[in-house]
Amino acid sequence: MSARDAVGGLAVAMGTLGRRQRLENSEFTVRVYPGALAEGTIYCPISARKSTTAAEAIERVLERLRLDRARCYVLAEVKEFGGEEWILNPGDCPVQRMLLWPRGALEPTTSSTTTSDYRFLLRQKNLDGSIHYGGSLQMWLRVTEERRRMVERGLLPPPRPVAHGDHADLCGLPQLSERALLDNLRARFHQEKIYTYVGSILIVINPFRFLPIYNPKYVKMYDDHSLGDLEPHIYAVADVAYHAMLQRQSNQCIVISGESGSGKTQSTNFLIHHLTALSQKGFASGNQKQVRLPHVNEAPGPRNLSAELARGGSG
Ligand SMILES: Nc1ncnc2c1ncn2[C@@H]1O[C@H](COP(=O)(O)OP(=O)(O)OP(=O)(O)O)[C@@H](O)[C@H]1O
Repeated sequence: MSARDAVGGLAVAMGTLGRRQRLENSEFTVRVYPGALAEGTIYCPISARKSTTAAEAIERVLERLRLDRARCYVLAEVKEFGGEEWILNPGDCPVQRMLLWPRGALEPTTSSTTTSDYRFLLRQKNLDGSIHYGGSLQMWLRVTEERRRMVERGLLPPPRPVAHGDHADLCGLPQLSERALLDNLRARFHQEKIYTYVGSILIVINPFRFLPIYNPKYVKMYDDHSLGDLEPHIYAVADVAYHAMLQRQSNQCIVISGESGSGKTQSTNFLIHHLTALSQKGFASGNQKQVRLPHVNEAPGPRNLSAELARGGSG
């Protein structure tokens, strides 16, 4: 699917500015379903930009629905009827999440029902930090009931099957298609799993924010394991190369490839970080093999998956 398709029906600003700038400046309509928090309101549409945070979006919803501000609220993203809810951090940007949804989920609707289960729910947070789920499932059932009846009568197409399962190695996918690959990567990305194997190749999707997966605990965890033993990680690649160097007594090479901004330099830093840690450990135990810094292949990569997913990928 092209980038244009992915944002079809959403982007309102057209002009001579570059596509990226247009996206940054565009106003999007985010539908927030308050459920039982505002009986009688199916959804509250608010306008937001790509940079609008969840906290700002909640503020707009509270203002429009005149909800009790003494309470604490969060936005939850759902992609499947009755499926898991992903709570957005206050600094997360709902529009950026929406841009990862398939095209059908973004199309404007004319009735009170929607053609997709992708949506944002407004949730109330309890004092202990847990989420208050009271009643909103019933509201959601009511909202989607009409749509379900129309599907049964053949007036609407049935929802597309959602790819279930989470494959840490794309070679393990039961069905090999671009959509299945991107769905799997997208599902993992939403769980903050930015690394995925394709056999011995590691795909990295740039999260553009720091994830706490590079601390000494992870360095230790990924020491001396075969590829695939643990959750995919850049440290696992460094570890395999380092131990292959020791065992085979031969040079090893790691090729890092991707488009500009995809994270090659950052990945190189993580590799060096892990190789240095392993090297220091080896030195301390009398193993004095020298680790030469990897050379980064600056050739254009096959595809920039981060950008692809951000554009709506396979939608
Ligand atoms: N693993 C990561 N975790 C968090 N942020 C990341 C990660 N990888 C990349 N980034 C973010 O993406 C930005 C761009 O990454 P980076 O500079 O590594 O790209 P690059 O592929 O080397 O780009 P170029 O080819 O233009 O030099 C970084 O400044 C960083 O903010």
